[in-house]
Amino acid sequence: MLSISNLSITFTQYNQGLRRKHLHVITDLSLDVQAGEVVAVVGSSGSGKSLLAHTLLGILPTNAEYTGTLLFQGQPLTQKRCERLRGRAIALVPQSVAYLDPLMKVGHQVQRVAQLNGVSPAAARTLTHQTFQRYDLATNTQRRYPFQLSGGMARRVLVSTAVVTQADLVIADEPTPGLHPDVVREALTHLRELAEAGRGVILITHDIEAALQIADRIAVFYAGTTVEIAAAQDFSTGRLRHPYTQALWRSLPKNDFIPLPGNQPNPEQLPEGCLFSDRCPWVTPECTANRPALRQINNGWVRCIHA
Ligand SMILES: Nc1ncnc2c1ncn2[C@@H]1O[C@H](COP(=O)(O)OP(=O)(O)OP(=O)(O)O)[C@@H](O)[C@H]1O
Ligand code: NI
Repeated sequence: MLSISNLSITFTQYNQGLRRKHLHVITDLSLDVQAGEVVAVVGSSGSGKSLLAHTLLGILPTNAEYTGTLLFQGQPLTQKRCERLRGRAIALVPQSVAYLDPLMKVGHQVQRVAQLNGVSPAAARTLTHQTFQRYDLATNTQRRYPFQLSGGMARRVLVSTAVVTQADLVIADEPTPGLHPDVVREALTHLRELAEAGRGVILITHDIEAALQIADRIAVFYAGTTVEIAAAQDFSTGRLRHPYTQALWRSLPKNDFIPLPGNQPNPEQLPEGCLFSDRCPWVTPECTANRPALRQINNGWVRCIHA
């Protein structure tokens, strides 16, 4: 359904004195998403997760330039097409009620999204009603304003907006931090159900353990690239391919809880070779000379020559 190959994004910034600098925020990122699957995108802060979502929604800032191939349903995903599909075939589950209109009753907002997707006003009312029922939102919730919702209700309203779009691809950015564990589980369950209903789902999160609960595959981002794409079970069975993924996994509290020293490279000055080379326990001279390609190993993908 979605196929991203070798996506690179550069931001151009002007400093004082009009000195231009280029930030390489995404480098050779590749990822596929099939209908009916949840692909989790994990990686630390600044690894490019949200930028990927913004690219697919066509909302990158104007100082961003990108290269690479983006295909959605087999057709190139141009800026024009992104705008046409946004909120329709490609929908975002926003991370907070801040995305809702504070002055409009939530039932009306969900109906409007349905209508934007070509549903008639009467059918949009019925669909909204059914969707609210489906997510255990009492009928009178429709008449509430966003500020009158509890955190859990707000999440269910946000999921409802994505559900009424009938979108083929649903993107959820960071739906979990700071939420009560029950609410997290509920939010994840809703995403899983969207996939069971045949949609493609991208779940963007810091939380690998949350991702593993519902994802079919996990794409690990580092410094704006995909270092590994693994099946969820590769984590528990110890079949991870990339040293960064292995380090991430070991750093979890339930495992060794050993953090990986160092930081991601500065997007202004990326290393010539492998983007992980300066932190890698396996580094050899070859790694610092050339960027490794994404290779397929055991039904997964890895960007490391030593894997
Ligand atoms: N408008 C912008 N101009 C310049 N750099 C930007 C811009 N937006 C994002 N970046 C940079 O792009 C990189 C990736 O950012 P992004 O928001 O995608 O990270 P993320 O993985 O979503 O992080 P987080 O987990 O904190 O949400 C970061 O280095 C960030 O500073
Ligand atoms: Ni983000």
